[in-house]
Formats: sequence, C-alpha cells, structure tokens
Amino acid sequence: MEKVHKDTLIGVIDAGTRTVKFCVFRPGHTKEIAEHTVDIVTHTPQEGWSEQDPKEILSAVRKCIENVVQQLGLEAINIITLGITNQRETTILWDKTTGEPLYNAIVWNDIRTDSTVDIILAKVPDNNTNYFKNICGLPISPYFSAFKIKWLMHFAPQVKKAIKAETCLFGTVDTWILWNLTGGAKGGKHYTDVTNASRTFLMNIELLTWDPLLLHTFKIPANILPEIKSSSEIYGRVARGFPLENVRISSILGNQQASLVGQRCLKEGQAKNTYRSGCFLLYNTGISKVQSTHGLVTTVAYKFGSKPAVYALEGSVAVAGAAMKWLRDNMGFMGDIQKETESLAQEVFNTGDVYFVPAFKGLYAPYWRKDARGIICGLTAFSTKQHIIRAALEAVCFQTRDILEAMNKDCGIPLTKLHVDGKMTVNSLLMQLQADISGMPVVRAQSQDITALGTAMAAGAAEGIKAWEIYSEERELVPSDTFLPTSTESERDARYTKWKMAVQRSLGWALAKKSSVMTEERYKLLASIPCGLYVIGSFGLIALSEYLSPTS
Ligand SMILES: Nc1ncnc2c1ncn2[C@@H]1O[C@H](COP(=O)(O)OP(=O)(O)O)[C@@H](O)[C@H]1O
Ligand SMILES: O=P(O)(O)OC[C@H](O)CO
Repeated sequence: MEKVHKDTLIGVIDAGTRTVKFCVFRPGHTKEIAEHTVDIVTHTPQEGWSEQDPKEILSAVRKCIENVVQQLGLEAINIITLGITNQRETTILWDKTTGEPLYNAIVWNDIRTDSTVDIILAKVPDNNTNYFKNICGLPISPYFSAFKIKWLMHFAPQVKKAIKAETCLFGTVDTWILWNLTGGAKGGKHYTDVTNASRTFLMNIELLTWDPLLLHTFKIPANILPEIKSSSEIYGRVARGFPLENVRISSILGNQQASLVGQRCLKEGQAKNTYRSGCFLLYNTGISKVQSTHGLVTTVAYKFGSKPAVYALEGSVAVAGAAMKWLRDNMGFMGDIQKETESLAQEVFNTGDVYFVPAFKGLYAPYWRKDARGIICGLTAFSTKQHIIRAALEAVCFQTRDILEAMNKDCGIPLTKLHVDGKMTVNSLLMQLQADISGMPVVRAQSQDITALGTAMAAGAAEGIKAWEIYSEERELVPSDTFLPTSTESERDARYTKWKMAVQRSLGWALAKKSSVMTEERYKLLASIPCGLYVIGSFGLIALSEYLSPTS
C-alpha cells in the first residue's frame, strides 16, 4: 500500500438517474473541494419505458472528470484513488469485443417488464410474489435487473446474437463505467460490488454469489455476469485514454447504500432516508439478514474488503421528487421546483383534505403493486394547485411512514429519529411535514453530498486512509439540523388512515389497461398505419404471445 501524503485527494464518480457528477474530497472532510455535474437525458419511447444512452453516461463521466481536473490544476495530481456510486438496477448489455452497447440502458423505474413478471409469477406456486425472497431478499417486481435482462434476451435480436456468440456482457451502471475506465475491450475489468449485485435478483443474499436456481429460472447465462467483489478494494487502474490515467479505483457502492455509509449509519439499528427522484429508506441490520414479512427488501448495505457483509432492510419508493417534476412539466403548476415548491405549498395551511398517491409506475415498498396508478382524491371546488403541491409533498412523507411502519413491525424496535439527506431535503416544509406525519424527529444532514462522501470513505478505507474514522461511533461528525414533530398522535393517525384509503383507491387501476388498448389506440393506429405494417403488427403479436406462453 502506498504511503498516504497529507495532500492526498479522493475522487468520486456519482452516476445518478438524472445526473452524472464527479467530485473530490480531502480525507477527513465532509464537503467536497471541487465538483462538476452533467445532466443525462432519459428517453421515453413508450409509456412506462425509461431508457438512457450508455455512451452518454460514459461521456458525461469523462466531461465531469476533465472539468474537475481543470478546476484543480496542479492539485489534481494528488487524486490517488477513485470511487464509483450509481443508480442501481439499471441494466446495460454490451458486446465485449467492440465495447458497443447492444441496447439502451433500461432504467430502474422502467415498467416494460410487467409481462416478464407475469411469466415468472406463472412459474411459481400460488403466484407468490415473495417466492424467491429467501434466496435473493427481493420480491418479484419489474424494478430489478433480471427482469430487464430477460426482456432484452427476448426482444432485442442483437442481444440474442451476442449471447449465442458468447460476446455479451451485462452490467449495472457501476460495472459499465468500471469496465470502460479500466480498458474496455482491451482488458477492462468486468466486476460489480455486492450492493449492486444484491439488486439484480440474481445474487444469493447469503452466499454473495450468483445463484444457479435464479439463473436457471430466468435462463440467463452465467458468462454474461460480472464477478462480484466487495464494496471497498482495489479493482484496477484507469486505462490510457481517460483523464486520471493510472489512478486506482477502490470503491463501488449503489447510491442508496453509499448514503447510508456517508450518514455513518454503520451500527445496527441506524437508518437513513434519501429524498431524490425516488426515496429510499435503509435500516442497518448488522451482519444478520432480516427477512421482511411486511414488504421491505433485504439488501447488502456494504462490505469493506474481507470484513463480513453488513445487511440492511430497505423501503424503496419509486416517486418522490419525481412528482414535483410532474407537477412542473405536465401540469405547469410551477416554473422552478427549487424556488417555488416550498413557497407555493406554504400559501395554504393544509391540503384541504386532498390526497395524492403518485403511483405513476405502480407502487414499490411496502405494497409492490405494479397494477397501481396515480390518483388525486378529495378534490372540491375549493381545491387549488397549492393544495395539490402540498399533497404531493405529504405523499412523500406518507410513503415514508408506510416504510417506517413496516420497519417497526419487522425489527421490533421502533426508530427514535430519522436521518435524512438528498436534494429534496432543502425543502424545510417537507422536513416539518415529515416530522409531523411520522411523529419522530427528522435530522437533516447539512451536506448535499452524503452519497459521494460515503463512496469516498469506502475508497479511502481500501487505501488505508482512516481519516474519516469510518468505524467511529461518533455520528455527530455529520453536521445536521433537526425538525421536531408538532402534531398529536391522534391527528397523525387520523391523517394516516385517510392516506391508506387513498392508496386503496389507486390499486388495481392498470388491470383495466387492455380495454383502452382495444379502443382509442387501436383506432388511432387503424387511421394512420399503411397496410404493409399490419403484417409486421401481426408478427409482433405472434412473437408476444409466444413470449407470454408459460413454457417460455
Ligand atoms: N425544493 C424542493 N422541493 C421539493 N422537491 C425538490 C426540491 N428541489 C428538488 N426537488 C426534487 O428532488 C429531486 C432531485 O433529484 P436529484 O438529486 O437531482 O436526483 P435524481 O433525480 O438523480 O434522483 C427532483 O426530482 C426534484 O423534483
Ligand atoms: O439516482 P437516484 O437517486 O434516482 O437513485 C436511484 C436508485 O438507486 C434506484 O434504486
């Protein structure tokens, strides 16, 4: 191990759903010294689909590193190591001989794989969503990578071809970046870490290896999968042609696990909630796995080198900040989310009994209902956009309460406070609503970069840099402020009961989808498609019915 110099710096690539960022930390400090962020375009070729260009992600990584290196000037030479943190579950398949993606990245919140879920459900006794939970910790849901891989294997001919030729590789976003940074087709390292692997639906959560039964169920060949490593070890060096050539890469963490580390929730019983597009609450259960019976998932929290893996219970919420984007972009309720959400919601004192369930793509934890769809209920002639914006903020808090209720039931020991981070937490009204709806103090981290910080800490640990005292019990090292509940228990419970009524009304909505396809869309198509395409359409239907047959 190289001697650590006092000017040592650690770089972090944070490849999120909406943005890619590169930032640099000085060991022991919680605030980054330089950063650059680039937005990533998400394509929606069909309703419910969500794709990104893997090459755009890579070029954003390059641009961000180049920009920060330029900002730091000569100091950049002190960056001795890099960490990678990433949006999880997002699935990329590429050709290892050319380095070319075989399809766009299918993003974690894409729901095209609903039919794949039905195929897998049809194979298990009683259509039991939790049938494989003992093996991989996860319920059957379009969220996880295996369903996306299976979809690609069926619907993308180029994927079929590459699998047959044994040139296809699979990776989540961490693996795609690592493989390319370490040489790509010329010897790139095809690794992932345990936290990302635990989100694929293919890893045995006990053994931390790819599980043969799951691979067989999905008919996924083992030779496309990366090797599973710990979250903190030296994986390789940046290859020639990339900025920061020869610098070691020494941590990989899924972004929600990274913020658990950054929040220093390193002891059993500590939890954090990160509010971004989605919202993810992770509860550290130590080296023992807790199997949830209330709709949470069991996931790997982190594994530092050869130390035992630490587990977490996770409550994943698909739509949190994304609902604000929808109110801005689709409803035109505001122009600037950051500047206007809080002030508009504060123009009213409550939601006027309006409830908003933003189940745009079904509901994740604790419901796991892909047939749910968004609803706004309780509208009256007095309802205004301000009420709806406030209801959207409350929806984030109610969804968090759903998770907290499930966690308390699974763990037995209720949380006494909630540590929070993520861009949405700048909204102080949201923080107060969260304290009032959950009835517990909400402790807000004063840094926006908790995810990157956790990744830097893990990279530092692999390099023997102990500056953050990662195993210290002193959580107060993360500067924070606290919001205390101002509601009574009966007020809280009355409102929560109403929320549950609203959730009930959102369930099952998508089951009626078929009838709408047979009416509007069909007739729109009949009016516009030249006759040759009917033939392609019927071939498509035959392919789809074969795919959906229980034997496939
Ligand atoms: N002041 C605010 N109040 C409410 N929501 C906000 C506020 N600022 C940002 N948001 C929401 O938070 C989310 C920020 O997401 P971001 O950190 O960019 O991560 P990602 O989209 O990668 O999850 C966006 O969905 C945005 O709508
Ligand atoms: O990039 P974010 O913050 O939307 O995180 C997405 C999660 O990792 C999905 O599981």
